[in-house]
Amino acid sequence: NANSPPGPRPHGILGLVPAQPGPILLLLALVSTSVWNLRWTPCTRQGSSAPAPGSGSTIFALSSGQGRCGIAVIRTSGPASGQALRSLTAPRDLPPARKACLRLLRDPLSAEPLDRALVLWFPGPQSFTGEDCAEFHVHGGPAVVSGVLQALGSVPGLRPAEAGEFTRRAFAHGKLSLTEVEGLADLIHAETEAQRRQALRQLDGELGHLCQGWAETLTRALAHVEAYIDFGEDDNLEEGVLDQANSEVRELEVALGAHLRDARRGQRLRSGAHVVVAGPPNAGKSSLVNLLSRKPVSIVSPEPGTTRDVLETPVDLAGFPALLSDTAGLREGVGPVEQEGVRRAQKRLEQADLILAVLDASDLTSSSSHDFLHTVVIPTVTGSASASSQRLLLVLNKSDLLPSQGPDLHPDLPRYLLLSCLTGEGLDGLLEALRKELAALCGDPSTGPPLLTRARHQHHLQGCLDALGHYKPAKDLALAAEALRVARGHLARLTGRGGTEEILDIIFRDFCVGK
Ligand SMILES: Nc1nc2c(ncn2[C@@H]2O[C@H](COP(=O)(O)OP(=O)(O)OP(=O)(O)O)[C@@H](O)[C@H]2O)c(=O)[nH]1
Repeated sequence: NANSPPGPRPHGILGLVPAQPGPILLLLALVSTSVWNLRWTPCTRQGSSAPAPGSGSTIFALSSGQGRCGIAVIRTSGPASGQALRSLTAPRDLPPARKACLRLLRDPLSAEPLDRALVLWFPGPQSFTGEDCAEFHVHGGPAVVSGVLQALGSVPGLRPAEAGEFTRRAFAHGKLSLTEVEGLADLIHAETEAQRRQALRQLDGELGHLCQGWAETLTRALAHVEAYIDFGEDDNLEEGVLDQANSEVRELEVALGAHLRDARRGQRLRSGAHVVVAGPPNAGKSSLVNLLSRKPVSIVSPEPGTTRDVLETPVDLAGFPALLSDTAGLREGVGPVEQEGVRRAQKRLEQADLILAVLDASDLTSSSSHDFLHTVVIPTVTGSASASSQRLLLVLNKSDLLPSQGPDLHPDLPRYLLLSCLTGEGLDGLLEALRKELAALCGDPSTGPPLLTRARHQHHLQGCLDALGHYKPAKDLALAAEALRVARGHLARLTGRGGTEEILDIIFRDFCVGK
């Protein structure tokens, strides 16, 4: 990675580092931005604004989903957006900024009516992209949409947008930081409530603001250190500024360390926690997977050993994303095919964030129940298993088969939940327990500090922390300043913002340098 900073030490296998999110920008779906455009302070002037620097062309695209629908949103961004509106609409004047107006749309070449549509005019820079933007809310039939797209293509200076180009322009014009762009991408792809909440928080800039605050601390510290290098410890500098810089850097190290310890949570929230359903044959594992995923993912049969391979399905579990795996029943003395299934089940168990251990409540004394209890359940619950950070929920299934006095309890049985996949009894309790476990695994996006949702975030925070490990001003001020620069570079790359000129500003603003 040519963009990597000259950091003190590379990390990752063989020095490989996660790439900057160029592909994210490119792949980001085209987003409907009426809401976005309305977020920016209304502009009092009307008419075209000056073209934003660096943007020559005007782009257009269908921003709502493909296919037949009630309303489709087509939008443009760039200096010719006003011209596009005037060319297609009758009357030909621009509507007032940010006000939806009903207009007849015509093909500018043939004058053929295309639709009666709502149009909106967002003069830059107060728009989603920072450029002049227009939106056409047309009827969502394919012929209308293709007619309007063709008409826009015939306006001089307009061309179809590339994937993600609107967002890319918003980033280029400083409307979104990189972490906000990632939040926007996550929001578009959010499938569960928790993912949506997390993405919205990131889109609102929480992670960016946190990093920005850290970067400011480093900038201040760097300014202090550089002032010492340039002016020395004489009367020209306020007393104690270097000590203050040192303590701020040490506090920052502690904060970064705490966030890095939490890093897996955010990534789990983005890509789903690994929840593995395991247990002896015939306990009802496949029935539970089908119940939780609300679809027939696995074959259910009274014959023990039906599931032979690992079956994985993405599910929304109590508002959290999870990859739910059904596994072969764990038992010994079986044929080679089932044996391979057992081996795969055991491997998948090792990778689980959360084990949903299923036992047949009416068969707790069988040897397979006993073995599973002593080889998987108890070691995991007591923390003596190899993957000691794993969590486990014990489910006693088939409660409908129990006598009224309850299960024939095993003396070693840890805390359990009673369930009947057949009747659904106990499902609410299980979902509530799952919600708590997954909130602990993924972090609660409604509260707490912003989560690091991508390997890229983790990489840059780790890089920042590693660099601060080389901050030793008592030994060598020049090397200490370099460590701060490297650390700051990582934070700047995380948010996609950051400059060097602000250090000079601070030196002359916050210091009493010279008399
Ligand atoms: N009475 C009762 N039967 C159940 C319940 N859950 C599952 N069963 C039955 O138990 C049998 C085994 O269920 P499965 O879901 O296939 O069990 P499994 O653990 O996936 O089995 P293997 O694939 O052999 O490991 C089937 O006949 C199910 O209908 C339940 O809550 N009550």
